[in-house]
Amino acid sequence: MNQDEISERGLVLLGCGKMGGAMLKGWLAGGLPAASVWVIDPAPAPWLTEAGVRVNEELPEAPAMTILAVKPQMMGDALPQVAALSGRTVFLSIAAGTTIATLEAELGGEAAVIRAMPNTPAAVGRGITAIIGNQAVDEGALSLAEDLLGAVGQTVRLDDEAQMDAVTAVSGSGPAYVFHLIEVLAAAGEAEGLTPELAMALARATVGGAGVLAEEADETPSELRVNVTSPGGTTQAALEVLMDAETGFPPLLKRAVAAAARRSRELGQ
Ligand SMILES: NC(=O)c1ccc[n+]([C@@H]2O[C@H](COP(=O)([O-])OP(=O)(O)OC[C@H]3O[C@@H](n4cnc5c(N)ncnc54)[C@H](OP(=O)(O)O)[C@@H]3O)[C@@H](O)[C@H]2O)c1
Ligand code: PRO
Repeated sequence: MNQDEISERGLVLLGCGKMGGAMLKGWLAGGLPAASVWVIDPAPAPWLTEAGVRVNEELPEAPAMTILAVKPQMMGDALPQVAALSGRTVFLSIAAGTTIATLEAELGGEAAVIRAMPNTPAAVGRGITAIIGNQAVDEGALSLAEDLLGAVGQTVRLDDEAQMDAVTAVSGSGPAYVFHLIEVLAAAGEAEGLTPELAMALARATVGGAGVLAEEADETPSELRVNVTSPGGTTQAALEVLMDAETGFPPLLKRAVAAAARRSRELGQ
């Protein structure tokens, strides 16, 4: 991370709940000085004070970055607390659905605004965040955002803000789909006679291990799947259920992702 600029000018976090908190934990663990962080939140979690960040204090004159991490429905109420920083900071919004145009309307057309979609594995440095900036955002500001977000995982730049709804549906919400997979895989193990503890331990380690393998192996996910599947064996029996074109994962995930993208578009209206 380009800590010098953030450390010297400061970082403001508007809203420190599940996602803002996950990113902040990652930044602090990565070496961002707690004294450089200003948090605005009506009910701050106790760990924030213990971490040494400044909570609900007067804001710095020109923070390097101001993260907007409140729920989209709260954005209108929350923004006035940081709107005066416009022109002296780069705003980075992680709110699902909330468009750059909506933020510009509140912060002024000259405000530098980056829209981003992170995900909660940022808490362990394994997130992925997609970003796109408005006209007022220069390469330096985008690089600074990438440095900051890169400290908690990967970053990708989008060409078009319209991609953000699909990104939200895949990687923003995606961790929840995977956590649900763990839940239902464990429940299915219980149904086959395993204890709840053993079933959960097996499911959690399997999804976690497969996730790391999918990211680190040279093979594609399809090749990795084939490597598990002995012809006529147990995996093939299961995949015939899961890969069914009418009732399996393909139509189910397509419907789920479409529903999330649709909701993202609705939140933007
Ligand atoms: N959770 C995710 O996985 C995820 C992923 C990507 C993007 N996002 C986006 O991140 C944003 C936050 O989501 P979240 O899940 O972290 O929600 P959250 O846990 O509710 O966090 C929002 C925080 O903002 C606080 N807040 C409410 N009103 C405020 C105000 N006027 N000024 C300052 N802070 C205020 C809330 O306090 P109270 O709880 O006391 O109201 C809460 O601590 C959303 O826009 C969401 O779309 C979330
Ligand atoms: N969590 C937020 C939501 O559920 C945005 C992506 C993940 O709306």
